[in-house]
Parts: sequence; C-alpha cells; structure tokens
Amino acid sequence: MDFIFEVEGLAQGYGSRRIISGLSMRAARGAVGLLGPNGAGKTTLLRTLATVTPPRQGKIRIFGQELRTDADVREARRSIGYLPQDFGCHPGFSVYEFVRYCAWLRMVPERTAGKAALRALDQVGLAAMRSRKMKELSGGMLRRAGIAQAIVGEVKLVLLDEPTVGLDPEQRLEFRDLIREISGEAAVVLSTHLVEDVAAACGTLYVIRDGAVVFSGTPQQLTDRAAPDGRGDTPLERDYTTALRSSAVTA
Ligand SMILES: Nc1ncnc2c1ncn2[C@@H]1O[C@H](COP(=O)(O)OP(=O)(O)OP(=O)(O)O)[C@@H](O)[C@H]1O
Repeated sequence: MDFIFEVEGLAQGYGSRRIISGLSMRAARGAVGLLGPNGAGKTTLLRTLATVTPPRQGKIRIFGQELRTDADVREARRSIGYLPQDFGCHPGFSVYEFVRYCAWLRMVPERTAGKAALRALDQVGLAAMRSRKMKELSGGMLRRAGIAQAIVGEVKLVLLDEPTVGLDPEQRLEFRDLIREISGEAAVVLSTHLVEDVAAACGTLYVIRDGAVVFSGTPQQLTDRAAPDGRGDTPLERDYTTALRSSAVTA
C-alpha cells in the first residue's frame, strides 16, 4: 500500500521536556482521528507532521520520501494543509483574499489559485461569504475559513487541530461530510475531544496518552475493548476512557 505519510519512532519535546516518545503511525487516504486528554501531545504531533518543528528523533516520510533536508521539507509542504488551533490572519482580508493568499503560500500556480480558493470556500460552505472581512466572521465561520485554507490546492495530507471547536451541531454534521469528501483524495488527520465526531468521520483512531499511542484501530475495535464500568455517557465515550486506562496496546 502507498502511504501518504509514515512516522516511525518519533520523539519530540520542548526544552528538556520530552512530550512524545517512540510514536509510530501511518496513513494512506482516509481520515485518522487523534483522541487524547489535555496535554497528551496531539498538537505537538500535528505541528511535527506539519513540519513546523523538526522531530528530535525518528523518521517522517511523506509519499515515501523521508524528510531529511530543507529541500525535502519545502517540497512536502506543498502537499500539506494545516489548521492550527489558533491561526493568524489579517483581519482586513476578505475571506476570499485570505484563502487565496494561503494558496499562494502553498505555491499553488497563479493561474489556478483563484479557482482553487473558490472551490475550497465552496467545500466549507463559505462561498456566499467570500467578500466578507475576516474580522466580521463568527467563531464557527472563522473555523470554516481555517479549514478552507488547509484544503486549498492539491493537498494530500490535511492536518486539523480541533477543527470542530465553535461549530454548531448542524455545522458539525456538515463537517463530518466534508471530512468524508476530502479523505477520498487525501489523508486527513484531525485531533479533537469530541469522541462522536471522530467515530463518525474517521476510519482509524489513535488514542494518545502522555505522548504515546495507547490504542490504534477502527472505531469498532475501540468499541470492542470497552470495559463494562468505563466512564462516559455514550458507548464510545466509555470505549475511549477504557483505552486511556489500559496499558499501551494497539489493535
Ligand atoms: N511551546 C511549548 N513549550 C513548552 N511546553 C509546551 C509547549 N507547547 C506544549 N507544551 C506542553 O507539551 C505538552 C503537550 O501539549 P500539546 O498541546 O501537544 O497537547 P494536546 O494533546 O494537544 O492538548 P490539548 O488537548 O489541551 O490541546 C503539554 O504538557 C504542554 O504543556
């Protein structure tokens, strides 16, 4: 199978603190959900995959190409879309200008950048608001603009850090459809605390605790591991809390 990305034996940290150790994961097309408690290392992992910070140890391969040199990283960035938890944007930009600018940053060719920006805005349901200023958007609309900039162009690896924060219930349902659509062409990795969102939208789940994978598998496999006394209001929440309590075992 051709994997869009592979991570092997990843270690990452800040200063003298080690946050992630010996983490491996990989994905072909499709959606991968990252679940884990606050501070588990999800954002650190996504930032590393997005090439914002180089790994301390381990290998990252994008389309089979290991990222060793600055040139490898620059080339990989053209096919990586990243939505950080807090993304900056010029408040005076229109929504279209913002997404078009992000297409330019990703080196989408000039002749196709405008069309690509409109397509991304259409996919997130913001086409009708393309002339609105970024500073005039609601929290949910801002999130959708952020997703649009992450998917504009020919991205093959889409990294979304808590993309459903601020979305209302209907938008969350639309978001799940959008993830299904994008993941037909790309690998999508998304982190969230909303267990139901990842279970509905993702074929593969990774549960991360203290920078290590404690579960990897399908939502069904997670369900199969639920302890009868697992904490949570829904079956999936109980499965998730069971996985967090267990020692590191992958499906
Ligand atoms: N820039 C930084 N400098 C130092 N420590 C950091 C930095 N960013 C994150 N950390 C620490 O790294 C650990 C992992 O943080 P990270 O943001 O990756 O977790 P997370 O799983 O995304 O958490 P959350 O669900 O709260 O967003 C935390 O203990 C955090 O305090």
